[in-house]
Amino acid sequence: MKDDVKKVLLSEEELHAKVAELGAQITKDYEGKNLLLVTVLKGAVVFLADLMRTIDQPAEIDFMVVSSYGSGVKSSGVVKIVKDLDINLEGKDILIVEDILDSGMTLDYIKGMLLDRNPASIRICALLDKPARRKVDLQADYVGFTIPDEFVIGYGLDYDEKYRNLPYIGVLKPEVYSV
Ligand SMILES: O=P(O)(O)OC[C@H]1O[C@H](OP(=O)(O)OP(=O)(O)O)[C@H](O)[C@@H]1O
Ligand code: HPA
Ligand SMILES: [Mg+2]
Repeated sequence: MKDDVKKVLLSEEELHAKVAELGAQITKDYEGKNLLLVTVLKGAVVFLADLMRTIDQPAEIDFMVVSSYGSGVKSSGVVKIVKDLDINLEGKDILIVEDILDSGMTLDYIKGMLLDRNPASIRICALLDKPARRKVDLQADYVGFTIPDEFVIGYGLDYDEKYRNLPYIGVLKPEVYSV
């Protein structure tokens, strides 16, 4: 697995420090609110698991499964809902927790869909932002790191369902996906 990594972009230490910073800010911003963390599986699960433990406020969690990348390195542009949320969103202050904002198609679709369900508020927290590839006009309210236009893996992020369990974020060697 490690042989397929061209370089480490963000180390475990850098990730944990940033997650703690985001958690402290979210704790402040959501005092007295009805915080519901909505997480998009599968990529964001590692980030959520770390982030939720740094939030010192009551917080509910719920999950959605969508897929647009399949086994490739480019978004298909078609966002498929595989599993919807269980919790009613009325009156909730929703924070969508995502691992990466890339073309923006996934989050744009999800945000629009959740807004129709009358939440009290809705914001986005993305660990990674890759603005060079954006196809829709969308920004996250909380961003961990802005990264260059490279396909990244690890800390939840996959290529063809692999590498999610790497503890850091790395760049894949192009030969791994171009053969
Ligand atoms: O901004 P976009 O270009 O839409 O890309 C971002 C989305 O793509 C990845 O999900 P993927 O469809 O690969 O599913 P996964 O989380 O199960 O890997 C990632 O986890 C984001 O949800
Ligand atoms: N890596 C893994 N999954 C992704 C990426 C990426 O760079 N962009 C969108 N989904
Ligand atoms: Mg993926």
